[in-house]
Amino acid sequence: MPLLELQSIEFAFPGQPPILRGADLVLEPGERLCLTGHNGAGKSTLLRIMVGLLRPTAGRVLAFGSERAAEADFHEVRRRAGLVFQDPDDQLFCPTVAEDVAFGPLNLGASREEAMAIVERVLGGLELMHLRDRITHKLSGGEKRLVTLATVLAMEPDVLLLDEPTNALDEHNEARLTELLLSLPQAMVIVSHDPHFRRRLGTRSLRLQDGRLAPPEPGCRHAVAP
Ligand SMILES: Nc1ncnc2c1ncn2[C@@H]1O[C@H](COP(=O)(O)OP(=O)(O)OP(=O)(O)O)[C@@H](O)[C@H]1O
Repeated sequence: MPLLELQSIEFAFPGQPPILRGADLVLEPGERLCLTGHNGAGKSTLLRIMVGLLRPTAGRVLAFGSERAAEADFHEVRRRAGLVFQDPDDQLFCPTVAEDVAFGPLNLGASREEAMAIVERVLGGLELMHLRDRITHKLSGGEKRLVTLATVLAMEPDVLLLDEPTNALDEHNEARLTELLLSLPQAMVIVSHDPHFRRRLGTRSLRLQDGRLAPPEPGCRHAVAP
């Protein structure tokens, strides 16, 4: 059974021409699906629709075996599909890194002690322990990006939705992020303009163009290795 499925999704922001005009997508377990498309094509919009932060004007969203339409339907989706936003400032809102990473587990009912154990484990795994007590809004762009990923991994999601995860990362951290993502069992949807990153990670690729998703032309720079 697919983990996520979008069927004939249409979407327009109020007073604007449609961005999505019949977009279809299926994410199967174990896949790392790369999404490409020009700036403003609607890739981030599509990720937001997957987790119910935006509602399509037509079409169906299915997640984890059920159709999702009402806000209540998406609560489970947002717990099981972790979205790493393009802009870390949309995601980080606590005074310190540890509190940001602990927020999700605490919200899901973990005790303070359990949440702190998760913070240690996730920050340790990402080699970010040195940032634990730092003030989140004073981190560098790349540090914020990695902490954002930590906040999502702390929720132990079944699916990762990553919007430009290499933005602001230096070469070393991009390589570390690549290895980390390759080691994770979760299926992923990865929006990235970085062809090298897509080739390393992607098991499949779709290109968003004129509001629809289609496989890229074979051999074009948006394709990933089979
Ligand atoms: N809240 C909003 N209100 C109105 N228009 C919006 C809003 N958010 C995004 N848009 C517009 O919708 C279009 C699609 O935006 P989106 O962020 O989904 O594109 P994208 O493919 O992710 O682009 P990029 O590659 O530049 O990140 C853009 O033209 C953008 O300006």
